[in-house]
Amino acid sequence: MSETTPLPSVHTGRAGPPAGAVAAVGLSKTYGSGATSVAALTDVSLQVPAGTWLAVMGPSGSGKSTLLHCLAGLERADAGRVVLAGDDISRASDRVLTRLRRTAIGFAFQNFNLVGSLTAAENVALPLRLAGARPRRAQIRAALESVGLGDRARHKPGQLSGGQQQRVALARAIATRPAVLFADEPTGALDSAASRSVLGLLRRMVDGGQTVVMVTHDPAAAAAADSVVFLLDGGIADRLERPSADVVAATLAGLERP
Ligand SMILES: Nc1ncnc2c1ncn2[C@@H]1O[C@H](COP(=O)(O)OP(=O)(O)OP(=O)(O)O)[C@@H](O)[C@H]1O
Repeated sequence: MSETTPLPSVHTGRAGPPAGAVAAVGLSKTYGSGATSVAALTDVSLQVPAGTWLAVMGPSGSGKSTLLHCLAGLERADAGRVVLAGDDISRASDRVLTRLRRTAIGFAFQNFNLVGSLTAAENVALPLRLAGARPRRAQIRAALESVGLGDRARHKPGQLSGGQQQRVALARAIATRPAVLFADEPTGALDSAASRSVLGLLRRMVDGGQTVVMVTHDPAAAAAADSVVFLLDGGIADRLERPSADVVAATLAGLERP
């Protein structure tokens, strides 16, 4: 199957682009209490239209991972709302969150969300099977080949490098077409050629209607996205549309300056 062939969307069960807008309104999150409490997010609002790609940047400790986890329903914010692929997940039950994770959301995190006892191919096929589909072997192989892991289909996550594991997660997102893909440092463990190829894959997913929200420290990766939000001390310090890598790097340096 070619990469441009439309795959049925797991979310809608129909062919065509899934609708995966993400919106956060007034998100706040504090860890701990009393003198040691840390305000990780303070009144963060943002919109990611369906079929667009948002990069989240900021200095270490600025709240990027916390924001990604709250948007993906992995952590609950203390205040504010998250609407993901049409569902308000702020007060959703664990059952609803589990259904969303199986149908509408994909994750490409390192050391996360791959099943250690399954091969790369089985991991890629798992969400489709859980959704009741019967993925064809060629479909799974094509997804693994598109991330350069055609020869690792029978390897288990423990036999793969961190970057390869993340590419397995990307292959899974290619095969299952979640409405929204959350990625944490998708190019972090990759050399520049592999990095370009992953960014190209993400662009094709977005062009095909999927939404991508990605945390990155890499200005070149951020410049591949449609917009970039910059966090500082748990708040949004800046937002740029289609910036160059140089502008991203300069904006980040400005935030990191003491
Ligand atoms: N589980 C936790 N318990 C207590 N504090 C936490 C916890 N997780 C994060 N924090 C704090 O919240 C703030 C934001 O952390 P977060 O991991 O979201 O930042 P980040 O921008 O992703 O950082 P990095 O780039 O270093 O990964 C930091 O000050 C961090 O120390």
